[in-house]
Amino acid sequence: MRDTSDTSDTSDTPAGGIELINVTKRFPGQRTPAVDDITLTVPAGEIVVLLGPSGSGKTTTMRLINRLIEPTSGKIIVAGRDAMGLDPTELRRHIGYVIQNAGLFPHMTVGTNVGLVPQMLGWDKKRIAERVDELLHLVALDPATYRDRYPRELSGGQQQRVGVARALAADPPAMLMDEPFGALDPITRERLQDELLQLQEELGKTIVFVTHDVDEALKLGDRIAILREGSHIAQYGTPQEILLNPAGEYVEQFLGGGQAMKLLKFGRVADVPLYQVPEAAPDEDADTVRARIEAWEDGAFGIVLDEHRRPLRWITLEDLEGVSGPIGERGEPTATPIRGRITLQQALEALIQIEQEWVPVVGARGVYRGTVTLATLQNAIKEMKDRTRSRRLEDKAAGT
Ligand SMILES: Nc1ncnc2c1ncn2[C@@H]1O[C@H](COP(=O)(O)OP(=O)(O)OP(=O)(O)O)[C@@H](O)[C@H]1O
Repeated sequence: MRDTSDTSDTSDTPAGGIELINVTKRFPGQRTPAVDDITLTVPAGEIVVLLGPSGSGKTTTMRLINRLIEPTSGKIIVAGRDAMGLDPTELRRHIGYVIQNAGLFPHMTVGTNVGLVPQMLGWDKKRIAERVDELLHLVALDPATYRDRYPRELSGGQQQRVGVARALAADPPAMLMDEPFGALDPITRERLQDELLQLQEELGKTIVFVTHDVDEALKLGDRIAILREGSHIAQYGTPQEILLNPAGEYVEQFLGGGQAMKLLKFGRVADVPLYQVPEAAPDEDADTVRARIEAWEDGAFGIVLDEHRRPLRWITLEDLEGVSGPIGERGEPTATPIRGRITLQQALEALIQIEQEWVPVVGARGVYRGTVTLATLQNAIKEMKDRTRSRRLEDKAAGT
């Protein structure tokens, strides 16, 4: 058995991140461990999805992270600290937990359910009431309407929202979500997935999310760990990496074919190589900008960025004809930039709607990252097809 007694701080796990190191859980009387030597890093601020069939050990892994059960061996680091050295209550304050069917207390009102953790933390009544209303707003439930209802007076989707609000009550840096949308109808499920992604844009929590639904994993995961029995990781990577390069037959079977369509539907703009066009600033001289665009072999335009590197305008050689001095406000305003988090399909829809051939992509605080064109999207699909084809040829060659 490995030594799990070291409770020292581990500074290389970023605050808010979660790390499992060689973690094993063997239940008494079981021949094989439910979790067998899993090592996994969940980076701070990301959604990591555990995707695996029933019985693969997903729930056990979650329960190990928040110490509802203790590991047989191995080490779990939460927010830079060895979880074994933390008081379980303190640990759970660090980690919100959301489960299927929300797990609300039926005899307590929505407000009391959501305010449970702050109440245990000894907050005063006024502060709790304010926090409850704030959280209900956050999960799109009108506090005046829902605060005093009982869980049975809510739909399944509304109950699940309350479950999320309750998990967020003490503003924990991390959240564990165990099939939170598993019992909902497909439409409500999609809506709650979208809401979770929106919430995550604002809150940037470290989230471990369990599901056995491939589409849900591809949609929500910054990274996905595909598990087989015993929480053995068959592959760990971004949705893009997994779709482009499934690590073997098990993963391919799990993905269930149609990868090109899945890539379009779930691949993120941030994960494909963006088009890098010449950049300029409004106070730059027209001659300098012209020379920069002319030196670029690909085309005859560039992008003007403000002092915070936010996109302003497209500028072409034509716009610069006969101009001397600063380029100022010349050029055509760019369309509203898209965020790297959106899918390739949404980017395609955006390009079609704006009737421009290019759309700028921005990251945090609207900072320019690159440009998406139809060709960017086409190349991503083509790359996937090429890889799939060469993999098939390799498999065939290996089989003969
Ligand atoms: N308390 C327990 N005692 C004994 N065995 C257990 C216990 N909890 C889980 N197991 C076993 O551990 C294995 C993993 O179970 P776990 O619930 O983690 O799987 P899962 O991937 O979450 O499955 P599902 O998707 O069906 O919820 C199973 O074989 C299960 O029977």
